[in-house]
Amino acid sequence: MASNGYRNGTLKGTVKPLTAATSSNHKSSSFKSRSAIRRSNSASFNTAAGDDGVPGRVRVAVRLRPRNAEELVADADFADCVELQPEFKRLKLRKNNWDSETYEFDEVLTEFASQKRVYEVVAKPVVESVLDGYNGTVMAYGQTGTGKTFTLGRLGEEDTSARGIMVRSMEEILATVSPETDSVSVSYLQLYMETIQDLLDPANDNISIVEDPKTGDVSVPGATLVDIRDEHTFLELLRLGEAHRIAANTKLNTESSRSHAILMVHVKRSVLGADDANPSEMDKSSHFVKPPKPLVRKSKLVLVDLAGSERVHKSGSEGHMLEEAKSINLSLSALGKCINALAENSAHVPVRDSKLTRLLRDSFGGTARTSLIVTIGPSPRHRGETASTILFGQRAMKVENMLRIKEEFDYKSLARRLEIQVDKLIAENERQQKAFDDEVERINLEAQNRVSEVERNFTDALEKERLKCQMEYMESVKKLEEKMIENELKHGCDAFTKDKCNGEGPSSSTAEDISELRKLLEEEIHMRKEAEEEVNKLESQLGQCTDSGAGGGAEILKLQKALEDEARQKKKLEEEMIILRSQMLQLTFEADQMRRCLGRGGSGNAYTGPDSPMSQVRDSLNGHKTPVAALFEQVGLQKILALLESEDANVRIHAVKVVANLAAEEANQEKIVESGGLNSLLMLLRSYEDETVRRVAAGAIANLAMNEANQELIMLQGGISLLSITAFDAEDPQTLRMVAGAIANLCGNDKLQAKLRSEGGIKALLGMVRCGHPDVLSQVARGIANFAKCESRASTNGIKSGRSLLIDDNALPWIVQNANNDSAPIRRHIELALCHLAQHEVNAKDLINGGALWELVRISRDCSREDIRSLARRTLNSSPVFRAEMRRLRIEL
Ligand SMILES: Nc1ncnc2c1ncn2[C@@H]1O[C@H](COP(=O)(O)OP(=O)(O)OP(=O)(O)O)[C@@H](O)[C@H]1O
Repeated sequence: MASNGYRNGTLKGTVKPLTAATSSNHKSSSFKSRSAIRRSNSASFNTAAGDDGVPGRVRVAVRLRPRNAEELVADADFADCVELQPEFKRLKLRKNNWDSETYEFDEVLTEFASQKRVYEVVAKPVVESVLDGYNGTVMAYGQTGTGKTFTLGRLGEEDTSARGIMVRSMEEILATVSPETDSVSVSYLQLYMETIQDLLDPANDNISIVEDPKTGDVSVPGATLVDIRDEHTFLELLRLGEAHRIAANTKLNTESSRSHAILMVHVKRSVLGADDANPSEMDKSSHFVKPPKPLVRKSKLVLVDLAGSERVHKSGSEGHMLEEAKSINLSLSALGKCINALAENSAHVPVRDSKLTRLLRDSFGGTARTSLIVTIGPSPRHRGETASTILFGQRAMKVENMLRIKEEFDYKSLARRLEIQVDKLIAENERQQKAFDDEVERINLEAQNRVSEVERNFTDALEKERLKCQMEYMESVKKLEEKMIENELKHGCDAFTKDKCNGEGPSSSTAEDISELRKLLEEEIHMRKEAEEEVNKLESQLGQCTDSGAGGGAEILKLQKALEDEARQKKKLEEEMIILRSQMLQLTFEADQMRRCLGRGGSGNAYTGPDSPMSQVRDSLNGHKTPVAALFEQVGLQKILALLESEDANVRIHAVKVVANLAAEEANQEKIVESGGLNSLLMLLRSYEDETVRRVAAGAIANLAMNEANQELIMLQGGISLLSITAFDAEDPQTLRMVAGAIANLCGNDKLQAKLRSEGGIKALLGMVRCGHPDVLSQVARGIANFAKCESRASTNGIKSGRSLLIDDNALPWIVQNANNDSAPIRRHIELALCHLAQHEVNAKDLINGGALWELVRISRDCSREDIRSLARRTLNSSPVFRAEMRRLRIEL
């Protein structure tokens, strides 16, 4: 019932016509537009913005209630006052038995129409409209008891098929809306005696109607508004409202049908508007993704269960009932008047005549889709009321609304979306920042690594360069030294050869040389002193000249030159002195060698002995240090050892001899090993270049091997392997003697037994007997005796078990064979070895099988040394195996 004022009003939100999509919903509607019904007349009641609305006539359905129990009896003989032709959507109202009037409706629902069908043809199109954003009204009008509440308000608790329009509408709304973005809320009111009362809060019984002057929107802000999220809550509310309605009526002493019940369902749905058609360049280039325009559609479904209409006409009530009747009459007649006015396209629609018409102004002639169901009874007794109802419906059918969708900009939703987008952008920004930081860190690290690498390379290059320079420097120093020693040797050899050629004894020749050299040296020292005095004199002269300033620059220069010449000469003299000293020492050394060779008396040491000529030399030098010791001191051990690796073979030979001499003295042995001399000697042995070198080197190693501390070092540096190789390779008996002597010394070390044997020491020792030279055999026998002694000690101490390694390495045959050797030293060593072997029962059987028992018996009887004799006897007597065998052989000691 849009008044002119309302029709000219401006809607708050965007007003949209019914879209194709939304209108498609209505195609399913059984309400069909009828050409007979005028539309143009309603146009003047629509808003000024009516051009963009969609015409929507009020749809009217008529529903016939079946006869009730009373009517079945009372009207049993009478026909119904109406005859329905649902297929033609027609209703015939009988005037009498012969005459009737025919009315067309949008839908004609017989007494057999189900609640479901009624909902679908009457309410469903309106509900769908509401869900699309339009306002909608479903109103039931009719005489009391004709089924308005049955049609609208049945809860269908026991039988769901009985559910009325209210419950079914809510079911559909809840099934369609999205709980995340949409909302549904209801208020439930009753209009009684022109008073609006809240059925959800009956104390709130004077609710006012508020009309927005701009949009014409009608609202009841004072009513309780309850959010509905499920059907159960809604049913509870309906029950509560119904209870309150009854209570209210009871309280007011009225009947339920005498009030209008109004259920308002508010639906708010979020929709996304289309993006801007032409985004700006900034928008295009920006990372900011413009969110779709958020819109909200607010719509309202109004379900109205009117009070019974017949009371108005038949009321003859008095007092309160009269007042009540008047009120109902007033409101219903106001509604009727408005509908008439709208139907007749009247200039004035009396909307303000009652609260009912004010509440329903949007439903008739407004923007809502409205569906009216008029309920009628079949009884001919109420034909008048039925006719009146039918005429009300007929007039309502002429009312045309202009449907408008109401969209508002959804600021809340926009804010929410923007917040989400901002969060996303912040997260993205943080991710990018982290990636950037990581990249920077990676590049930094890479750069640091590169810098470190460059620094390392640079340091390495520097170090290499430094080492190279050092090497070159040392190389040149070494070359100079070698050259010097070479010169010395040459000088010495010449002198020595000369002596030999003259047929004079080496001692006298050397002594002469020595005295001659000493003379030369004294002369040189004298000359050097003179030169030094001269230099000092010149220096003081120069100082005087400089101090006095006399003589001028030329004199100074002259003096400086003279000074330089003197310095040069001095240096030259010093060099000559060194050379001479070396020559003298060398000659002394050679002489020493000669004497020892001549005077050697079979000592185990190659270069020393009890009658060592060292003492003679020492004597000849009148209390001076030995020449070797002097050489050691004057030249330095390092320099001498360095000569072992000289490129010049002669130098090497000479150097190895010197080192061998040095190694003969116990005091030097440790120093030689510490300074790497052992290693150099082993290198020489390994290089297999010259028999003399090997012999002398082996001799030096043999000397070093006398020292227990050195023995382990020799083993550690692979000495036994090298000695073994030499033992197999060498032919020279003297070389073999040295090698055998070295191994024999190592055999005497308790700690090295296993290693020596595993590295082939015993086999190498036994291999050397091929030579047959008594010196070599003696060293072999010594080695075997040493080894047997250590083994015996280890067995006694429980460190070793099992038979002798000598037996394992097949030494027994040679031992037995040489046990009675003609050479006393050999015999003595072997006798001792046999006694040591026999001391351990584990060797007894092997000794018996190898024929050693006979030798042991012989030793016990014939050995020249008493201690060995008694040792052999003791051993044989203490061994059960030997005793048994002797008994068997009938040998008696
Ligand atoms: N279509 C129908 N089929 C079967 N029974 C019906 C139908 N319509 C109404 N009735 C029954 O008729 C009786 C009256 O119905 P109802 O109360 O809905 O009428 P009403 O129009 O609301 O009356 P009032 O105006 O007094 O409230 C109820 O018992 C109801 O069950």
